[in-house]
Amino acid sequence: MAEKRTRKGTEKPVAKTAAKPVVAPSAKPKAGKRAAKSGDAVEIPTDAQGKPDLLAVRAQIDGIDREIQSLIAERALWAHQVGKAKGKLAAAVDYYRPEREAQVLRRVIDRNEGPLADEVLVRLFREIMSACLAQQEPLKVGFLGPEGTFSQQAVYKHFGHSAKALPLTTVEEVFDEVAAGHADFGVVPVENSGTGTIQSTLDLFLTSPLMICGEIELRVHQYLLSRSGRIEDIKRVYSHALSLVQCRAWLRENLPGVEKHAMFSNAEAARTARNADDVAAIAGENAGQAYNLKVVAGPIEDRDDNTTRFLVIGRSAFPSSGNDRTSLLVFTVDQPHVPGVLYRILEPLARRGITMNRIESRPAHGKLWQYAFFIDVAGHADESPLKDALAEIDAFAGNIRVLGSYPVAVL
Ligand SMILES: O=C(O)C(=O)C[C@]1(C(=O)O)C=C[C@@H](O)C=C1
Repeated sequence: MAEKRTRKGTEKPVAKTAAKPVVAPSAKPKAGKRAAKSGDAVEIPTDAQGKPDLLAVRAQIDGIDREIQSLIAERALWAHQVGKAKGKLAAAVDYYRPEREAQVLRRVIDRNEGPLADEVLVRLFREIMSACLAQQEPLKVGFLGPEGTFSQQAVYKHFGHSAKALPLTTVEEVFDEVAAGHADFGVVPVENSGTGTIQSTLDLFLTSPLMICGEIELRVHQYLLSRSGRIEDIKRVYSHALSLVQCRAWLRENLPGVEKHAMFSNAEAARTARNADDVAAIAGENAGQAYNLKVVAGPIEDRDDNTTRFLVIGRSAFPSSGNDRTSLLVFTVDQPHVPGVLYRILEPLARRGITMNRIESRPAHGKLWQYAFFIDVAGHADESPLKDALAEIDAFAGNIRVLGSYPVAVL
């Protein structure tokens, strides 16, 4: 794959993207003539009126597209080589490297000089990596279904559209399918910027052996959706309990006397709303498209920074990406009456200047009035200073579990 690439469309043809690349790149990727970076002076061809000449400008775009396509094909070949370098592994999941993906995306942001926003470039590069990885075999990722949930959006945001998203009925089932090996990873909601922690998700970690391998932040826009699209038809509103809470003020003001019903998921609510004109659902726009509903109003979330954080759960731990977070589960059931037990757990972290992002206490299953603490801290459990702090806490508490160290969400 050593064709010369230039910006003009007149030179040698470039290689087609191979569906199943088997040929190794013959040399290092060529440093061809690169497209102009923002800031470079570019001569824009103009017509008689001084406007950019449409055909000439499109010819430039055609040349750049050829160059991009050739580079993507070349990248896919190199990614295939990386796969080979990892040796014969059992399954697609073994080729996945979240820490490397985070590093690639952070570099994309560092290099970005516009005009496209960081979010846009990160989305494009995630899709490229997703397609490169799927050359081995697509990852299977379980989520709270059905089709059209925010969890599904989170799956595609993090793993790209080459992953196979598996809709499941409950968050518990997502844990079960990953533990059983039917899904490579699962994506589960854990907290919302306005409504706080989703405790039912946290509690599943008390008994599950699964690890946390990543986090995803998703801006959540809620829409009122119905079959007729007319607000005056609506007698009942269905949604996930948390989505109803996120739109409480809007509902109070705009649909005061209307019944509200909580469902397993907001896509499930949208699926139900397609059967009657007097039922509306609160869900994402995707759910509206999936179930052929009209938008009555939206976005209708009360807070305009409404964001949900999801966790990626899997069966193994991953190395440091250089900017990581670690989730810990500390049981204090063996010494609940020692004074300052929580202080003694947190002090080794504070002394080393380790930032704590979150702490939640939950009833420890099976022990009345005893608690488990979920603690999120900065850093990776295999690296100092967190590694040393954990050793010290372990010596005292003796019942600390690293749920996972994972890259801090990249946009
Ligand atoms: O660098 C690797 O380990 C790769 O497999 C390549 C690559 C990529 O396309 O950049 C693909 C999948 C991995 O999850 C991480 C990165």
